[in-house]
Amino acid sequence: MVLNNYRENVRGYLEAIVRPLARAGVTPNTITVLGLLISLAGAYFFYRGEQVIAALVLLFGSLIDALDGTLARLTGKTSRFGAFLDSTFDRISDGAVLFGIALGNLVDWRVAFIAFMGSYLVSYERCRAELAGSGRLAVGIAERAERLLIIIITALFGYVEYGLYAVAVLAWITVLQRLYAAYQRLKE
Ligand SMILES: CC(C)CCC[C@@H](C)CCC[C@@H](C)CCC[C@@H](C)CCOC[C@@H](COP(=O)(O)OP(=O)(O)OC[C@H]1O[C@@H](n2ccc(N)nc2=O)[C@H](O)[C@@H]1O)OCC[C@H](C)CCC[C@H](C)CCC[C@H](C)CCCC(C)C
Ligand SMILES: O=P([O-])([O-])O[C@@H]1[C@@H](O)[C@H](O)[C@@H](O)[C@H](O)[C@@H]1O
Ligand SMILES: [Mg+2]
Ligand SMILES: [Mg+2]
Repeated sequence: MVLNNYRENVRGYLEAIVRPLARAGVTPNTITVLGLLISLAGAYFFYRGEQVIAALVLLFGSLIDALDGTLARLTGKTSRFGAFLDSTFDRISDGAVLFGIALGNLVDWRVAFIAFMGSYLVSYERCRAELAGSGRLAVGIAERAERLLIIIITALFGYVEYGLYAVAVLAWITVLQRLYAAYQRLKE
């Protein structure tokens, strides 16, 4: 919720980056696919135990993830399938990163699994509640942007293990926050 509020502050920079892409006729879905490939590369570097490179690659992948939507909005090419693709690839990326960290023995695999379950649940709750008519359920202390940034910053300093402890705890707190918010909005 916190980082999402900064979208407007960086919109100008992101639009400056996508303008040439728009002129070149690049489509938002192409950027979405590229973003996933870069995130998978980040996951691979975690698997290799190279945290710092993984963090930089992941940061670049996150930037690309912000560019697909920016390009879509700027060119009036937002699509329902594009939104679906973006969300689905976010899940693949989130899972791959946590799997890479676990496979690279950078953290106890059980911690990675708890973080994985919490992260997926947070996103699932939003999707399911919105489908049930809750309205936008972008609430909670650790949405995707926060979770990713925690992983990126701790990995940059070689401490992704502690990042995962934090994500495991904060994601589950967010699960409870969304459960409560959904209850409030859907109980009648
Ligand atoms: C001072 C300047 C030089 C600084 C400039 C920096 C800028 C370039 C900003 C860079 C931000 C970027 C790197 C984000 C980093 C945060 C990241 C860790 C968190 C994850 O980000 C996710 C990102 C994108 O989310 P979505 O995919 O959900 O959103 P969109 O794609 O925009 O929209 C989806 C929407 O679009 C339509 N659509 C999409 C695809 C498609 N194919 N078709 C479509 O139609 C459809 O409608 C979909 O529904 O979130 C980005 C926003 C983020 C929350 C903003 C956070 C800002 C914050 C201040 C970040 C600062 C980070 C800092 C640069 C990191 C440095 C720290 C260092 C110590 C590591
Ligand atoms: O923040 P969170 O809910 O865990 O994760 C998500 C968003 O950050 C993402 O951009 C969106 O496309 C997903 O469908 C999902 O809701
Ligand atoms: Mg995106
Ligand atoms: Mg995305």
